[in-house]
Amino acid sequence: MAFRRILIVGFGTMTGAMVDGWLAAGSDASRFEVCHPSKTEVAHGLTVHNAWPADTYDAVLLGVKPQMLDDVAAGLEPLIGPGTVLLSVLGGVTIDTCKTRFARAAGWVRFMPNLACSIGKSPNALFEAGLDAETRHAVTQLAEEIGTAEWLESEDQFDLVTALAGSGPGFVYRFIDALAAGATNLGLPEQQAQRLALAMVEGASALAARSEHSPAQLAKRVASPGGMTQKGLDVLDDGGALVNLLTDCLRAARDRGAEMAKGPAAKG
Ligand SMILES: NC(=O)C1=CN([C@@H]2O[C@H](COP(=O)(O)OP(=O)(O)OC[C@H]3O[C@@H](n4cnc5c(N)ncnc54)[C@H](OP(=O)(O)O)[C@@H]3O)[C@@H](O)[C@H]2O)C=CC1
Ligand SMILES: O=C(O)[C@@H]1CCC=N1
Repeated sequence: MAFRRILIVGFGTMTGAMVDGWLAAGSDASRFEVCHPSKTEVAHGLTVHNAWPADTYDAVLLGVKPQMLDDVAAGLEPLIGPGTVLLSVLGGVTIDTCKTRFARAAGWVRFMPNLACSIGKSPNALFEAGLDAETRHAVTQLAEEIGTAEWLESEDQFDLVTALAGSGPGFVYRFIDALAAGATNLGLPEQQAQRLALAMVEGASALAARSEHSPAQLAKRVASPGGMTQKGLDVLDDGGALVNLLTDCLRAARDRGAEMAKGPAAKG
């Protein structure tokens, strides 16, 4: 079993990046169709429907903002029968919410990518209900076309995993920006600081990804005893400063997911 025909409802930043990745991995653009109330043209020349198509798809990829779910659910439901799997990238929308809105689906998948799927580098968190083994394998393959597949066997940690791997690029981009801002504060020209910060993070993470050493060990290898790096690390480590900051950051993002899951009243 493979997902040959996928209808995308909510073709925005996230699902657009997924399609970029699938096409770069060799998919034909005809694999994907888009439903949008008013757009007539979208990236890659995908077919766009301005009304709900009277057709059947192997999967529907739902990519609207979570707050928009109920705007599309009633119209979309008739398309999601027992031959169609629902793939939802919506942060803070539980599998039960998906099941309630699309009760007849062949199965329900929370599929949490990040924007690096456009270059085949997204760690994709997955949680499913109702899939048979063959369909689950097809979802794994779909995820692996744009990165890695990381199945969760319980939904309990899905918001935390979303915070880490889905929101994570946002935190890393802020970190890169902050490194550059710090260097600018200390006197480096802004453009040069930004160039150096970005190139440094690109090289450091590529090296960490292929190194036999853990990131903690690599930090030690950079820090010559009594040298400059250790002085900087001491600032980050003082009282667990960086770990505490990132724990707070992940907690805030994770808890927003739980809040959003409670329903429209919490969706600010
Ligand atoms: N951005 C990210 O890095 C990540 C996002 N996500 C999830 O992806 C989802 C979308 O986020 P993102 O891509 O950033 O947001 P976008 O606003 O870029 O995408 C949402 C898309 O939905 C379209 N849309 C709105 N109403 C309808 C409708 N009635 N029918 C069809 N399409 C409609 C919008 O079109 P229009 O512009 O015309 O309103 C827009 O293109 C969210 O649920 C988020 O949780 C998950 C992981 C990472
Ligand atoms: O910010 C959000 O809610 C979504 C989920 C993960 C990344 N973006």
